[in-house]
Amino acid sequence: MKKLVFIRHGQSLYNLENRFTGWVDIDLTDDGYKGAREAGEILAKHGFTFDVAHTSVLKRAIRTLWILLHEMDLMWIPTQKSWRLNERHYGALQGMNKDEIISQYGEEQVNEWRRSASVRPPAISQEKHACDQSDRKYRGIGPENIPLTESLLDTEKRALVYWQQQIVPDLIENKHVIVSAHGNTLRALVKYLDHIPDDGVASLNIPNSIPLVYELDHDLKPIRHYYLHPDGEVADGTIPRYMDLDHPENCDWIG
Ligand SMILES: O=C(O)[C@H](O)COP(=O)(O)O
Repeated sequence: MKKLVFIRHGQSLYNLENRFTGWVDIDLTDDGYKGAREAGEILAKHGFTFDVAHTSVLKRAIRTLWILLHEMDLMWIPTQKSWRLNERHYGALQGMNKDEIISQYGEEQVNEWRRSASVRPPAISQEKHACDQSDRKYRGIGPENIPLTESLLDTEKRALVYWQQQIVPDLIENKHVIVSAHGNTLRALVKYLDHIPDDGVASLNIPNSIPLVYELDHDLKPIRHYYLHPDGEVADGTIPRYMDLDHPENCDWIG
């Protein structure tokens, strides 16, 4: 059995201020630091260790990983960073307060932008796009590949390239892997791993800094998943799973 741990970064300043973040490179709050420390302590307490780490190029995920690895005395393990693990690009919503956007556009529209699979928020302005394009973090991607906005499916598509090319080989080699990323990148990976259909992701939310453990079989199919809390495993009913892919009529939504 293979084990994979996902961690969503600790609370960021924009999380605290209830703003859309996306690719804005905002740092952790004091609570975010604390959450990351606690995640490391919990993982160490429950006997977890890692051989390799993957994260995005955004500092809230990188710092969460650093703090967590520090707590586990694992700062030496190889760590790979990729823009493909970045948060979903939230287009023109980035930096905006979520409640203000709701009063402007209505709850239904905002829910659709936030939680549907295929709907993209309005595109970012050309000026802000040019800033992303000239950011040294994205030098290797090619400016034409920097998104103006993304749906969850867009995010899933680019994150899965990274999953296949970089994470799967580590898992095949039986390495213990941790992925420190973002709410929507992790929703996209969970959606893929648990074969959640496009219309099944609306209620899927990944909390900040709680380790999400996946146990995978030899073919990297999930056996089960759980959140790791101080007292141990907590099964989670919010991640639906299709249990019998060959017989969809038997599919069962369970945690
Ligand atoms: O980018 C953001 O604003 C958050 O990380 C995720 O936001 P959401 O919960 O609105 O998708």
